[in-house]
Amino acid sequence: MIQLRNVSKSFKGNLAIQNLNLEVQKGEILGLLGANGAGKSTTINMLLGFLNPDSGEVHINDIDTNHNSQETRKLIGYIPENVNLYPYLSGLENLDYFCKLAGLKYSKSELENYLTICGLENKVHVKKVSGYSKGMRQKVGIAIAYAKKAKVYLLDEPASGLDPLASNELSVLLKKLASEGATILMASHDIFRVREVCNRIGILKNGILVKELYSKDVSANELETLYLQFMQN
Ligand SMILES: Nc1ncnc2c1ncn2[C@@H]1O[C@H](COP(=O)(O)OP(=O)(O)OP(=O)(O)O)[C@@H](O)[C@H]1O
Repeated sequence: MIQLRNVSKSFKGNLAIQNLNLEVQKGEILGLLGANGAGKSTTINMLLGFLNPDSGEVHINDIDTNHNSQETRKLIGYIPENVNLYPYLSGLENLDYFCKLAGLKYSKSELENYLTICGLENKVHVKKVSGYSKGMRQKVGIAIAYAKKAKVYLLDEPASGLDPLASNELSVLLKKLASEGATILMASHDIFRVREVCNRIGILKNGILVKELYSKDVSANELETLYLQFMQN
C-alpha cells in the first residue's frame, strides 16, 4: 500500500508538492496525471526514498520511506520511462544479473517463466537487448520487479513512446499484476491510457492534487474535458 500524508516538498523555496494526501491500496492502480512540472516525478522520488519530504509522511506498506528507504526500496519495482539494461546481454541474462544483484538465484526455466509471464516472446529471451524495442525493454524491467516479488510498482510515463499494441500489452500486464495483489502508481500524460488501465485517477496541478476520481465514473472524453478545465484555470 502507498500512503502520502500532508506531504510538502520545495526546491529552493519553490513548492513542488503542496500538502499532498494520497493512498493506493493493494490491488489498485492509480494514475497520476499532470502537466510538465506538476510534481509527478517528485512524488515518485519521495516514494523511492530518493527525496525526503519537507513535511508530512510517505509510507510504503506502513513503512516510512524517509527513515527506512533501504527497506522500502526492496518492496518497490521502479519502471522509469526508459528501462536501463545492459545492451550486450540478452533479456534473460539481464534478468539473471539483476536478480543475482538482489541476492536471488533462479534456474534458467524460472527466469524464462518470469519473462514469459511479463509478455516477452520466448524467441527473443536470448537475443541481445540492444535489438529490443522500448516496449520489450519495459517488459524485462517489469519482469525484474516481478522476479524480485515487488509489492509496489512505480511507473514514470510507462506508455510514452509505445505503439498502440505495446501500450495495450502494458495495460494488460499492469492489470494482471494488480489482480495478483500489487499496488501500482503510474505517472502519465496519457489521459486515455490512464483511464483505460487505472482504477483511480489523481490530477496534479502545481504540486496540488486538484481532483481524484474513479475511472469508471468518467468517459474518456469527460476525463479529457475535466483535465483541460483544470489545466486552463
Ligand atoms: N532536483 C530539483 N531541483 C530543483 N527543482 C526541481 C527538482 N526536481 C523537480 N523540481 C521542480 O519541481 C517541480 C515538479 O517537478 P517534477 O519533475 O516532479 O514534475 P513532473 O510532473 O514529473 O513533470 P514532467 O511531466 O515534466 O516529468 C517543477 O517545478 C520542477 O522544476
